Amino acid sequence: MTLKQAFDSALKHLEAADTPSPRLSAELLLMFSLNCDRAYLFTYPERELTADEQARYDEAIARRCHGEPAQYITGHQEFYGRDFLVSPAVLIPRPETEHLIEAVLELAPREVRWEVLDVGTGSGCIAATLAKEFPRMKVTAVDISPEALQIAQANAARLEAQVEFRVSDLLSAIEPGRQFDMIVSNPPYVGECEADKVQRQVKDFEPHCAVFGGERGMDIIKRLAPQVWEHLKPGGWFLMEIGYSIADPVHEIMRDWTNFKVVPDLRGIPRVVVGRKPTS
Ligand SMILES: C[S@@+](CC[C@H](N)C(=O)[O-])C[C@H]1O[C@@H](n2cnc3c(N)ncnc32)[C@H](O)[C@@H]1O
Repeated sequence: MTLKQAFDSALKHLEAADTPSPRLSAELLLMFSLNCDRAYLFTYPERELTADEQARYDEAIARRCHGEPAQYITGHQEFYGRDFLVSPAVLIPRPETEHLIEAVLELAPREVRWEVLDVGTGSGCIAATLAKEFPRMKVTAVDISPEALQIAQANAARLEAQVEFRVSDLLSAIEPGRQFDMIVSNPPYVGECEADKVQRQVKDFEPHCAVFGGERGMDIIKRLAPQVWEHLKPGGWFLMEIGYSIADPVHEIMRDWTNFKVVPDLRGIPRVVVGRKPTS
């Protein structure tokens, strides 16, 4: 079969299985199966697949037709222009989370020597990106999942990003009295009550504890906010990704913070909250 024929046949299977963005999946998985880039696919549409490539592509397409995210099949996802390894132990980094990085870039000069903590680091995408973008930051990252931290550690090593990782239930493994200049988090914030609106590939394949934050999505955030307050220096910053349905309750629990603002994403949906611990 030629590349073009293999692509067309995969596309038909993906469409029949009602896979979201079938064209994109067919293309991405073909690149993965051939270990090539997109330009190659367009340059050599008449080239024949080897038996191994065909078998790899068929298996990848079958998994995708069963709803498995393409990123778990390829093992990779790009975040803020860098390649991250992913596995079913971690949430797949989302483009929305890049707004959090942009918000940090807006408030901190590149040469800051801040001590920064990333809570719920998952793949390590936020922690490693900050360590790369701000070479003098001292970044610590925690997650409750040891399996996620293995992936985060591998990502930091591949990117040569200096990050200290710890297994921790929220900030419980942070020394009492230790205070940071900035704490960032993309916590699990989807409500169980919204589960029917969540895509099947998220519900069935991504870690439940990375996505859901209790009945209304606020369980982790309610525990997180006071711990962040305790471990921030006076004048320190807290930046957290949120979903549109929790902007009001989050505002309510952050009423003692100064410089509070909500940063919308490109669709105008509340995406990141920023708050500052008062200086006195
Ligand atoms: C929404 S994911 C974010 C992952 C990554 N930071 C990102 O932005 O792609 C939430 C992460 O929080 C972690 N988590 C959930 N409950 C936690 C807890 N109690 N303490 C620490 N981490 C927790 C999950 O394991 C998951 O990696």
